[in-house]
Amino acid sequence: MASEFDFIIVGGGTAGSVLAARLTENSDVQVLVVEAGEDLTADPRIKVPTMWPQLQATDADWKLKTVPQKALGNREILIPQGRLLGGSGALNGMVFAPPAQEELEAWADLGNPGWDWDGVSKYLKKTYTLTSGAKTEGDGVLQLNIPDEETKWPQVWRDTFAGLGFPAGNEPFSGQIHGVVSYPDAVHPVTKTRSFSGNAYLAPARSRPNLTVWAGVSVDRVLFEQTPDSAIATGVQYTKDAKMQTVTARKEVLLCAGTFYSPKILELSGIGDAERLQKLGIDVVVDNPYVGENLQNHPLCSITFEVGGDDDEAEGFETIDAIARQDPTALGAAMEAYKTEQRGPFSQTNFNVTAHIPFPGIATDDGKQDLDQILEKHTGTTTTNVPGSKTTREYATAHQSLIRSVLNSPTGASGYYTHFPGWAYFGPTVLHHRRDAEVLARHVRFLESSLAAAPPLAGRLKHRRQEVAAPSGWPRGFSGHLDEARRFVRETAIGAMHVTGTCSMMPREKGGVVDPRLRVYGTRNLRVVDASIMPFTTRANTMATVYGIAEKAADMIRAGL
Ligand SMILES: Cc1cc2nc3c(=O)[nH]c(=O)nc-3n(C[C@H](O)[C@H](O)[C@H](O)COP(=O)(O)OP(=O)(O)OC[C@H]3O[C@@H](n4cnc5c(N)ncnc54)[C@H](O)[C@@H]3O)c2cc1C
Repeated sequence: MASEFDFIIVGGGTAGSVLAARLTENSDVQVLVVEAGEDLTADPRIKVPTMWPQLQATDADWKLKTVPQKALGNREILIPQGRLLGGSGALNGMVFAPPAQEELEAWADLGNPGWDWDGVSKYLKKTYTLTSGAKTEGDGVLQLNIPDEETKWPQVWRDTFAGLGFPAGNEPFSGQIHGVVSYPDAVHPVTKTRSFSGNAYLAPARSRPNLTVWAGVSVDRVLFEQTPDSAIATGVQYTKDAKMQTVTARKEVLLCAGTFYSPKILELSGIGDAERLQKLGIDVVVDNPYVGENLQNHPLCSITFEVGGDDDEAEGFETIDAIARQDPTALGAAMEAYKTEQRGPFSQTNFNVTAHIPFPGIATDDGKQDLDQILEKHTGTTTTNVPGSKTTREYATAHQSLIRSVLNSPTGASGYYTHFPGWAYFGPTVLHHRRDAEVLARHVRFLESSLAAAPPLAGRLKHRRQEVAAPSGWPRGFSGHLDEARRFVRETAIGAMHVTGTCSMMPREKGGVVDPRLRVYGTRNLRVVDASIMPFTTRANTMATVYGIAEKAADMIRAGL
């Protein structure tokens, strides 16, 4: 094994694989990728879109579980994270949701020049080739596909939102993310297999003599040489076959270990809150109390309805719940359609048609007043257990439709998981700000009382189904009662897997860990390049933005060579 490289990339996940491919385009640099998990790129559980949940809770998942969450009635929440080449992008839901323009403008306004819409969206564009019907756009290596609409549900969805006065046709890459948006799947348009940085970026680069990939090797910490004005990263310490070893970086160490592990590696390397590190017996290299802070994760609630309508109108209103509960006949038919025609529920995410709506009622005086009161009162303080995965007999006979509410602008949590005695505490807080819980409660009430009651959707739904994840006998329905909606949120909300923010890019005095060139404050040649650098999370799924971040970072690093 060589013991010296120009760049060491820690984590061969979504961002790390992009960096590895881009940096090795220059044959003069030697790059090492160190990935804790294995290479499962050919595994059907990665390739077949609908099989994505099956890698969770296996060795390809870090299997994180929170401590009991106070705001969620002391429930513990599972947070899957990819532990394999390709990272979370190899086991995620594949919905490719670009950020909104105003989010990136807010990043730039925070003190991050170059990270506005113009400065990031051009890098996002470099990533993909988008196919929609007969139309193709872009020439990036990642293959995106807007799936054919094989049921009438997407049209019913659009018509219902249009009837409620929301825009129903925004382009996903326009930066204008309001109302109904149909996002692409990160699925190859022809083979209908997952396209992710592991097979689109990393695999083709692996034949290059200047790229070395170590899979199944875990990095423990970054090694430094101290100078009077900054720390210089000289390499990393890693564990292989239970033996500690080191490898040298001639130019830079690039941390791409994701939102939970990049800050953890920083802290184990001596970069973090000095007092806390000293208590843990870690020599302090840079005192920065913000490492590991500002965790953001979209909280999520699901409401389930039995699908109704006369039998002679059922065509086009099929659901995928039989597949979710592993019904052998449904699985067989879906697999046959997938194998022979690359069609059917196995060929797509089944999650790509969404709607982004503002605070319910914000256009009315009452709604504005309600929001003002929430903000006034709470600002300043400011398992995926999907029905079907734990099915009941009652579920097994019903077709159902799931409407999901995801709070898109959660408040950053302070004091989460890397700060623990003995490295055993994992406590990312879901909905720990009352403001978030209050807003989400209004959204789920809106879903039940307004959206599900509006035509044409209302005509396709029969009645609420029991939420399997809920302990106390839902559904009663909220009947417009906010207290019931609050209780529903407390009993059923989980975290979506969109974790960001723990090595935030912003001025140090505002809580930053990395500067706009993604260099860790106090160091000369250590960068973080992954979802953890987002100072505010994006309003939808995070993967697309991670690709943009990685492409932009690769350009900045290459410019410095
Ligand atoms: C189950 C799930 C579903 C999701 N669904 C979607 C979706 O549909 N759409 C969407 O946009 N986003 C989705 N996301 C979020 C999206 O996948 C992530 O935001 C994105 O992949 C994060 O990329 P990253 O590079 O920051 O981290 P990752 O891709 O997770 O990469 C981090 C890598 O670092 C490795 N690593 C960690 N510690 C070490 C160490 N000490 N030594 C060596 N290697 C290490 C990890 O094993 C991992 O491979 C989902 C996430 C999950 C987990």
